Amino acid sequence: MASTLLTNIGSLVTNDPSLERGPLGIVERAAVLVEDGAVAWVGQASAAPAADKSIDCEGRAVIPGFVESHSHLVFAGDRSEEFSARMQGKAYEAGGIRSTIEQTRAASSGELAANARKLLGEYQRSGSTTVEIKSGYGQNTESELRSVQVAAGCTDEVTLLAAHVAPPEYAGRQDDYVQMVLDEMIPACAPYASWIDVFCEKGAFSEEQSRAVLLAGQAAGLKARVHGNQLTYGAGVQLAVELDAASVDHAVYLSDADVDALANSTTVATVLPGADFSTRNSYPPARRLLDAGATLALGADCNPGTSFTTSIPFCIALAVRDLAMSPDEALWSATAGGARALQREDVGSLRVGARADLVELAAPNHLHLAYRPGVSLVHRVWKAGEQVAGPGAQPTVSDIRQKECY
Ligand SMILES: N=CN[C@@H](CCC(=O)O)C(=O)O
Ligand SMILES: [Zn+2]
Repeated sequence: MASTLLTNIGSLVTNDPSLERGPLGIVERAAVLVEDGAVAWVGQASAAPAADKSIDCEGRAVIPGFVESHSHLVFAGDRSEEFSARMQGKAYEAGGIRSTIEQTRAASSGELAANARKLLGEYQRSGSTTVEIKSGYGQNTESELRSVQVAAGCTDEVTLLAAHVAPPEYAGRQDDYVQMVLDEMIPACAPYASWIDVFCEKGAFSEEQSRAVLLAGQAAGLKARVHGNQLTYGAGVQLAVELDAASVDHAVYLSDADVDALANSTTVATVLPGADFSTRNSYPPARRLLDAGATLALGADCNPGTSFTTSIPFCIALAVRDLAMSPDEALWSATAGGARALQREDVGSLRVGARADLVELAAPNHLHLAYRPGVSLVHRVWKAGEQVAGPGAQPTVSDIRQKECY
């Protein structure tokens, strides 16, 4: 494969602390050499090696592609009415998930795949080059199996969200539902997934039920991640740390013991402020977590109920404005932090050897992501060295489908 030099980069974020300034490893007046889909060289443009092809970034900033470690793209239907009611004072409840379960079960696999790919295209055009996708709106073996199969057609990071909320046919029989997950759902779905997840929350699953699901998933070879402490104080964080989960996601209602546990573990706290924004929830105590030494990831949590956005730049703006994260912390969490939450070494940074996932911003530096909220600053996107969005990119299948849909 020919080598390509991205040059005349005004400000390059590498997330390689061995390069110049701070944890973001910022190099000014930089260039990046891409070979065989990977970063082959990084440094000052004036010292760049020769390449077969050169791309002029005209002084714009370049950052690593965002690593979204939490999304729910396999679903059908729309909950805009529920959102509207919430904005007029109605509280968010986990039970709202059931309306999406009904519509997801009724949809064809083709419809689910088309919707997931359309949303994945949105993610990519706004700079996300790695996206984890969860099942969780089937909640029976047949429909969860379809969901993980659809997700596996879209990404390498598939999560079986086996216990999201007990479906209507198990009303009042949650333990029976969990037993079915253990006996049938996990064995059937595990071959298509890498991760097991559970919603450990009032109105969803208890600590004991959540532990049973996570342990069964781990026994089937899946790694654990947890939805926890989103709506109330509870056991999610401690359970995630106890089982050495890769991340606990939402992490809004945290005791001091929860913060300590996260700070002293390898479990990443994944903050999802788009969900808190769209449910009028409190925001997670990101400052407390960072000051205690916890590792944070920042995601958009695209789903039809709590956070129907695929925009990581929007979530960076929220994290900076409302979670008291610095612009550097927010960007690190949305790139290197997401990679930690997915236990990936090859994405989230632009070190030599990393996958060449790059985002060129229509801005002189990364601070503009928070400084210019709501403005689309993603100019061009490369994934594994191929340009996938922006002027000059070939239209993707999802671009074409989107034109057909709207
Ligand atoms: N919290 C649980 N799951 C989703 C929302 C599910 C829904 O309301 O559809 C979340 O991450 O916010
Ligand atoms: Zn979620």
